[in-house]
Amino acid sequence: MPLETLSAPSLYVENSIPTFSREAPFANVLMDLQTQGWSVQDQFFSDEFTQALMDEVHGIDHANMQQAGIGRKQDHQVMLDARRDYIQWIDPDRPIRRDFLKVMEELRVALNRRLFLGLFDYEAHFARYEKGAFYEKHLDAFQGRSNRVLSTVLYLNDDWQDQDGGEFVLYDERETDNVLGRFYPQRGRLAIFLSEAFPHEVLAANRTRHSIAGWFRINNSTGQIVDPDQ
Ligand SMILES: O=C(O)CCC(=O)C(=O)O
Ligand SMILES: [Fe+2]
Repeated sequence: MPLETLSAPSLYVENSIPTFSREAPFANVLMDLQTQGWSVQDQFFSDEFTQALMDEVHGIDHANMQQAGIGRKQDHQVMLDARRDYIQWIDPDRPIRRDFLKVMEELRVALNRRLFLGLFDYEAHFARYEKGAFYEKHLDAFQGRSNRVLSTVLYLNDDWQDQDGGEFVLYDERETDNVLGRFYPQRGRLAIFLSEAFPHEVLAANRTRHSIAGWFRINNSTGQIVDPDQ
């Protein structure tokens, strides 16, 4: 019996639902990136699509996630005492994951066309923050030393209440103590920001918090140094 039939049946059929919800959030992202370098949009994707992604991450057994900062694609800036989330990198090995990567690829092409960012590829992982988990204030990339250009975080949690905490806090690129915004990880909300510019953090939540963090990258490979890939 193929392995897949042993796990929970997946109802999601590739290409079965529209992924983008409306034009407006997309236009807003382009405008915000151009003017301020960051954007947070609700309902960037259709409800059905974010629900299918939520079903997918719910289906991941904790034993099949890795503590962030260890193992494949190790992020050297990250110390374990600075973050407490569990992750699973997204490969195009299941229909919903394939569609997610496809839609982010569409976004990559559109961003390049409109903003001339020269984005080369995209990598992303599901993230699970158990109750009490956090991620201290950090940058996703250090200037000139990374190929991460644009960070994305798509939140997947239904019915998130103020008392659940777990805010994403974004800080000013120059006045790094100034808070630009605090955002609850509500399902369908997409945060997108220049990786080298904006410090940000995840406050501890009072319940499990799910998201997809991802990075559009440029290709930095030079003669000697080959960019690490997964
Ligand atoms: O989940 C979030 O709100 C942000 C996650 C993050 O900063 C990261 O994974 O680098
Ligand atoms: Fe980050």
